[in-house]
Amino acid sequence: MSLLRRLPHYRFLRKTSFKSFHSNSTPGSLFPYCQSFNSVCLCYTKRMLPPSDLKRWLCYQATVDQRTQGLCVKEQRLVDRLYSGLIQGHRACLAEAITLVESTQSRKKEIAQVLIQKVLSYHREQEKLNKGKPLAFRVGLSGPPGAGKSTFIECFGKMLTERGHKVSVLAVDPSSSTSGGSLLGDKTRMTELSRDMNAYIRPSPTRGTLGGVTRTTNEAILLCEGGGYDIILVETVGVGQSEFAVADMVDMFVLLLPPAGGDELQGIKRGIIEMADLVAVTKADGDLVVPARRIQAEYVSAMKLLRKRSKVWRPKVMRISAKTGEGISDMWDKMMEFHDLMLTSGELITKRRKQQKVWMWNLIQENMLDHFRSHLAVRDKIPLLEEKVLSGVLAPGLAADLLLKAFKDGL
Ligand SMILES: Nc1nc2c(ncn2[C@@H]2O[C@H](COP(=O)(O)OP(=O)(O)OP(=O)(O)O)[C@@H](O)[C@H]2O)c(=O)[nH]1
Repeated sequence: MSLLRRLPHYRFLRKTSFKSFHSNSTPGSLFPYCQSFNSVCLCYTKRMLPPSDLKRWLCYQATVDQRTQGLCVKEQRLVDRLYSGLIQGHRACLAEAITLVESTQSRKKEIAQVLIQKVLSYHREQEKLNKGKPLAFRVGLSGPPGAGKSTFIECFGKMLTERGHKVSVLAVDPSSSTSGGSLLGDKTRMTELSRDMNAYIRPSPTRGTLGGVTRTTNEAILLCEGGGYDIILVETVGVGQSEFAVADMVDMFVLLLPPAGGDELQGIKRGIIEMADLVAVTKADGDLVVPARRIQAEYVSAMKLLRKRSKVWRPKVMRISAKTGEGISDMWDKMMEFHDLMLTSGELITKRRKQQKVWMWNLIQENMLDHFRSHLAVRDKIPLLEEKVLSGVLAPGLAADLLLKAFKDGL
């Protein structure tokens, strides 16, 4: 209780009586964070909130308040402006908000977190109004270079906006951090969709690690949803690690494959195929119909051997052509079928909850590594030890032990 007394809302809650609190309380895990203060009070007065959760919520709220109070007037104004612009659907505010979360400056990162927290609370409230159903459908799209991803997104996106959806396309492209250029997210690849007022295409950041890019993509998804986009397409090139990260951010993972021979598909990792909820063989038109049929048949039999990941859904393999539009509408029907089955079975909500945890641990991992590399006790030792490992004088394990010990001693 002493902790509760120190918290800002304690006195108010006290007024509403703490007496009959222990009886009839629901399990703590059912009570989601990020509720508004009013809804917490309501839960509390209806005896739906166990004391442990109330305490956790108050601690959490105090941290958020502290963070918000830590902003200067100018920063607070920026957060308020971006937040209100965002939820009113202003694209410029959405773009500015994503730029803020992409920033590598530590102060801007802090401001971005306050904004994210506000959007998250808004999001939860909206979901509650939507009877607990997610507001947007998050789809990951992956495929090797030249598979026809951008042509597909252009055609698919236009079909969706014509049907009244608001579509946002985000790109995860860590390859750009090493090559210096961006493979994905280039607006010129989807000229018509980028002119559509109900579509928002976000070019990929051109620097940063995979961890950094995935962190900002997760936050960008949230911001787009706050901005009213109900379909979020996250595009990635299926040749690296990024698609594994994307699979941890989306509701459905779609793999686009060109009707090419085995050699050309060598670069596709088996793990990626295992993650796919839907495989679409692209360019199934003209002379390519026959090879597309063959690839489809090969994947249908290969996917039968894969471990079942869902109780309600077996991955499907389809043929599509963005050029003729064939199969695109059927593909959307299949995707909606997946969405509805996953939602009614409860698997979608479970998946999203697990993803939140993965997201948190990814952030910790990334920050810990940054902290480690820049720590005074190890910073100067790293180049020397790296050189010794490279020249074979020192075993990597020993070098790692030395650095970790120096770090621990320096804490
Ligand atoms: N025949 C046919 N060609 C297509 C189709 N879709 C894409 N293409 C062609 O395939 C080539 C690659 O298409 P993109 O959409 O740029 O492929 P991508 O996967 O985005 O490629 P990257 O930007 O390299 O990742 C282009 O020359 C397209 O014209 C299709 O449905 N049918």
